[in-house]
Amino acid sequence: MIGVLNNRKQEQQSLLTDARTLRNIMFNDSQTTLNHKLTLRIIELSIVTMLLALIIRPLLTELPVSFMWVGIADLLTISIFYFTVRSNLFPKWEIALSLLTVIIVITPILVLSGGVNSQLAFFLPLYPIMAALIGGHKESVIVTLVIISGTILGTVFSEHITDLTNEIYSEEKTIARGFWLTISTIFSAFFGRFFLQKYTQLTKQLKEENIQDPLTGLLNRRGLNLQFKRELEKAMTSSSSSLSLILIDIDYFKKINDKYGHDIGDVCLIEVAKVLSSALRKHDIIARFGGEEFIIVLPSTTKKEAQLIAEDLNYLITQGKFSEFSLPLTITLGVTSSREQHDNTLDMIKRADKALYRGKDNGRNCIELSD
Ligand SMILES: Nc1nc2c(ncn2[C@@H]2O[C@H](COP(=O)(O)OP(=O)(O)OP(=O)(O)O)[C@@H](O)[C@H]2O)c(=O)[nH]1
Repeated sequence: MIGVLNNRKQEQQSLLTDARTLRNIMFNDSQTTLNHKLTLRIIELSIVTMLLALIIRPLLTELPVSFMWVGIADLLTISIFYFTVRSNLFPKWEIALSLLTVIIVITPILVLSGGVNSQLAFFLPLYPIMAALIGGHKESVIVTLVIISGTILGTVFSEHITDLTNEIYSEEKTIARGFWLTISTIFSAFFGRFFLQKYTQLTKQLKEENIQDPLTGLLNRRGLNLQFKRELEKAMTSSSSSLSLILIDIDYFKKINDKYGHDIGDVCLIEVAKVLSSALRKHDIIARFGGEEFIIVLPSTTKKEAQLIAEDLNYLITQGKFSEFSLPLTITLGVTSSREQHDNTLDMIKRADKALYRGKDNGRNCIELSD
């Protein structure tokens, strides 16, 4: 028995904390979704800019009609990119596709309309921000360097660049524009980095506050519901996989609070949470279910295996000494497993709860299995 416990402890220490890993996966998922949404907004903004600059403007000014055709072709290209990103068709290729799109879309227009003097050039500083959102900091730096190099070349060789917009060429004006374009691209790169950092921190914090129990750091009921539902769906779709659930309630916890105070009660809860978490496998999910109740979801685990795990947990708690008063504690555990078809999280919790209360009626400090 002790050997089994030691093995399990070693296994746990070498792996990341179960709930934290799962929380991170969930966080990363939603972070990617947010980045994706912001990227789409930036592309939409670019589409509107292009529409105004390339399609509406030639109608109002004396620009050659060829401009409008280039505009329509560009709009088509950028729209294809937009729908590729929107439908998440090639998530790994988005940064490369975005570069390709920018080259296809921007270069002909810049070459035809005076390079850095082109009104469209002022849309370039948006790109380091978009690169940060699609790819990350490294990609943003690469894109920034590409734009700055292009801007410097465009400024130096401006005299040789065609300008069909009939603007009178001025070297001074070109240098000023090239300079401001470079500066605003650098600012935009810094802003992209700062923005991405801040908003990553903030969304992470919000997510954690939303799904984390502040006292024990375990998942709260909301976090549990999300993870439990996902795991049960997985178990239901794979006929060979069974999922088990253990509901745990600390015995006579009110007495601890009454005798030693609420603060010591809190310390006991934190320590019990630690002991329980430390005894689980990487893919198990533990949450604080309520006051002095904890819940553990055990994917790919039969009822028999769950019973053994429950015995280990019970043993660990009865061996422990909690808080500065070295208080002994006991727990009662209700165990259930998923039914082969049509089970749901609520029914499973109800069955575990029923088993748990049978355990309480039978004198506590025991494990009860559901029918
Ligand atoms: N310190 C502390 N106590 C809590 C917290 N949440 C719930 N409790 C206490 O947990 C106790 C639960 O008491 P009961 O439901 O009577 O259960 P019990 O005393 O453990 O008795 P049994 O469950 O029947 O063995 C109450 O005293 C609650 O105030 C918390 O966050 N911190």
